[in-house]
Amino acid sequence: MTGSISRSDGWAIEVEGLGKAYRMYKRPLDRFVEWGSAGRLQRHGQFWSLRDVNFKLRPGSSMGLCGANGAGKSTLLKVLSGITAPTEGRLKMRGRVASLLELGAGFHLDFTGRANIFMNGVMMGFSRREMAAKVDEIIEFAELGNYIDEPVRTYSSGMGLRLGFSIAVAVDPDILIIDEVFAVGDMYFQKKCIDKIYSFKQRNKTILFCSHSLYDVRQLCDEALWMRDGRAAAQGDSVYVTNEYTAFQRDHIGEQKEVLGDEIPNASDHLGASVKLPRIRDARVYRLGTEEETYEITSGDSVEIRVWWENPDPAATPIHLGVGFLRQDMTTCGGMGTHLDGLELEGTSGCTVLEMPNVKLLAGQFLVPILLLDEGGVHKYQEFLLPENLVVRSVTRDVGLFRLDHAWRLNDDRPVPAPVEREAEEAR
Ligand SMILES: Nc1ncnc2c1ncn2[C@@H]1O[C@H](COP(=O)(O)OP(=O)(O)OP(=O)(O)O)[C@@H](O)[C@H]1O
Repeated sequence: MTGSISRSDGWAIEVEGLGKAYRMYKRPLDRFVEWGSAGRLQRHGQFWSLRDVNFKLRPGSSMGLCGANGAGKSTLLKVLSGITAPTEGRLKMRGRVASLLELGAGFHLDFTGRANIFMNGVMMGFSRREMAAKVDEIIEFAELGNYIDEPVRTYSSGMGLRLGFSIAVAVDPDILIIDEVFAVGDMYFQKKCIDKIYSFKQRNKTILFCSHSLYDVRQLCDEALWMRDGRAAAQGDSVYVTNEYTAFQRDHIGEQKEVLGDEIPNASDHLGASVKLPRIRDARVYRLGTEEETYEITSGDSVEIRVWWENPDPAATPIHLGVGFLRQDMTTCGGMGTHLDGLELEGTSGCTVLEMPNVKLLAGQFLVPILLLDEGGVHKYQEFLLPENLVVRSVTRDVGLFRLDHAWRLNDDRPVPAPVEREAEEAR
């Protein structure tokens, strides 16, 4: 989906005093009364989903939106994508906008995937000839095989998403607007989407990205905007903002259902209203066996990660803890879990310590998500971020992710092995 193109010096996006109000009717009848009176009888109230939002983004920068359910993130993205008009404020976008918000929403179900590619292209302002040049790339990325020539009606939702994503990114946008794209589709395609989005970042495109996963926000974005009740609660550097949001969540744990709704599933949705959910209260990194908290280490240092957790009803919700180390391109460098090590977390609260002597990661910055998992280690109750990313420095010039144990013997006196005889090989 393409958006408007307008000129604005040096900024890819400029947003000033942006607000969006929806009409609220107490009873369905009120809507008809108002409609029937051609607006003379006003029966609605106003609800501001978005109010007084201001920011500017340079071309090539990326901004993440975080915040609880209903905070106004999607509304902001919809306004920026041109899906809905703002009620007040000013908005300037510079360049071609691709919005990944309602992927596949405009598909014509009775036409094939291939036909929909062309129809979408026309809607986005491309000629048939321009789309013909892109169609192979789109089909290749979507990997739908023969389904590309079947009606979209026969697609699964994941297949529709693949096609929608492939079309949206094929227009080579300057600004990419993404809403929770990682939550949909299978793992394989999610990874492809992430790689694609990274390639946009590397090519200096501007990215606006909304996610409930704070480590995705930190990972992908230079800046972040924390939305709360339709307004900006904090904005700036993504590590700073996600820390502020995490700190707020910790402080308002009493309001867990409302505030942490995005990180801790609503009990009534998942487990029955009577069940009190487990949670991680805090997690920090220390030098092994000391009280020295640290997020900067050297390869080979020893650390321990302490995780404080609560589980009010362990019989109903047995839990496990997982710890991951992720490089900035989302490569998982290591992952450990109490379930993987055959351990059990007992009791209603505790501090579990993961000891890691001789951390062999090589230089880099690592995100360290702490996961609170169910008894099978499958369902994620909570994803908790450390107060800072872990920075590892190397003293050696080894390359790769890890310093692998190794030793060189410079002058071994073993003779060169005899060459393998081809006839003997073939005879076998
Ligand atoms: N079309 C609409 N009519 C009325 N209210 C709406 C409409 N769309 C959104 N809202 C309201 O605006 C508020 C913000 O919604 P929005 O979807 O932007 O939140 P969000 O931060 O994206 O939430 P989530 O994380 O759950 O997706 C919510 O209270 C929602 O009920």
